[in-house]
Parts: sequence; C-alpha cells; structure tokens
Amino acid sequence: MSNALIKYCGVRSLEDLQIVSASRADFIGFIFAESKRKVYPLQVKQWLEKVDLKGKRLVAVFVNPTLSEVEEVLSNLAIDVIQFHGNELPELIEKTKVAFTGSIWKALHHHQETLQEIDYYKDFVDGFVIDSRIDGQWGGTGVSFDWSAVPHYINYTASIKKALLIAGGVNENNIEQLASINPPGIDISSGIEENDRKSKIKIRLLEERMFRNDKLS
Ligand SMILES: O=C(O)c1ccccc1N[C@@H]1O[C@H](COP(=O)(O)O)[C@@H](O)[C@H]1O
Repeated sequence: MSNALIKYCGVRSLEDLQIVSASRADFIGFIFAESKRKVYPLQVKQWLEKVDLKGKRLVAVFVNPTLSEVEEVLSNLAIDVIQFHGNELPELIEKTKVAFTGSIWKALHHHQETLQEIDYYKDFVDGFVIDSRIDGQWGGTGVSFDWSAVPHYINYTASIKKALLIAGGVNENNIEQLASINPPGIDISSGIEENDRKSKIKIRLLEERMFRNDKLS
C-alpha cells in the first residue's frame, strides 16, 4: 500500500480537468510556462467553474516567471501551492510570499549536488519536487531519474521538515517500484497522457497498481 500524496500535473482542457477531478489525486497542477501544456488563468477559471474538484488542491507551476505573471494567476485563481520549476532566486520567492499565504515548492533536477541545492532553498520554501535533469527542458519530460537516490531525498527532506514529491517519467508501469520506496508525494504529467490528453485508462491502471494492497492492510 502507498501513503504517497499524488499530484497530476499539466491539465490543459476542461476534459482533462474532469478526468483528474474524478481521480484519487490530492493535487491538480496547471503549467503557466512555455510548454505544450501551457494554460492561461482566465481559461482555467472557466473550467474550474464547471467542475467539482472534490477537495483537491490546485498547484500553479511556473518557470522563471516575473512577479506580475505570478500575481496575475493568483488574482484569478484560488491557488493552494506555487511550484517554481526554473532557476528562480530566493528574492522572487520572498516577493511572492507578500501576497501569497499558501505553500511554495521548489522543483530541482536530480544530479550530484541536488542535496546542496535543497540546503540553499530550504529557508525559503515549504517543499521540494525532485525531477529528472534533461538538457534544454525544465519539466514534463516523461523521463525518470535513478530512484536509488530517492531514499536520500526522503531522509533529508524529513529531517528538515519539508514536503517532497518525486517527479519525472512516472507511469502505470513503474508506479509500484516508486511507491515501494515510500516517497511522501508523487508528481505525474506525461505518464497519465495518451495523445496529449489525460487518460482515464492510464489513471485507473496507475491507481490500481499504486493502491493494490489497500484493502488488505
Ligand atoms: O509538464 C510540463 O509541460 C512542464 C513544463 C515546464 C516545467 C514543468 C513541467 N511539468 C512538471 O514536470 C514534472 C512531471 O513530468 P513528467 O511528464 O511526469 O515526466 C512535474 O513536476 C510537472 O509539474
């Protein structure tokens, strides 16, 4: 059984939103950055008026935004978490906190010095998303990193009392392997898509496998 929180990210249509709202996700993410998954605040606002989120929390994902881009999203949408997925500086994070009382997560790419990067950001954010490092791309790559490093991230973020989500290439075929390492959170975008749309079938398979032994525990 897994206790991991789930974030389904990269919702880019009303249909995607309806599908993930009916899932077991805890968080729903929208990409406000250059990506095939990019969405706009007013568009998302219209979708949200038509869908019951069933208590799921909303995450706004940015890549090196200006403060006014962040403010535009916050003024239109009831965002619970901001995820900074670029190389944002602590100054921007601090300015964001003036108008935002929700949680802030910093996404970092897995490499030799990611634990030092966690240290650098730890006083400014509430949690971390660890994603794969792929040249020329910030996220949404569909590529996993070497999960033998995940226990180090779990132990370190627990010791500093920060949230942790593992991202990058998670799908219905490898979810059991990742869930068995017990990360506190799992973040998925490409792995629940079919032809650039969120897939009910992939989500059902992934959740069946992730929570396979729930009834036995
Ligand atoms: O999903 C995107 O298009 C994206 C673009 C720019 C920055 C972050 C993006 N998504 C984040 O990437 C991981 C999930 O990636 P994957 O597709 O499951 O491998 C997750 O943190 C998303 O928030």
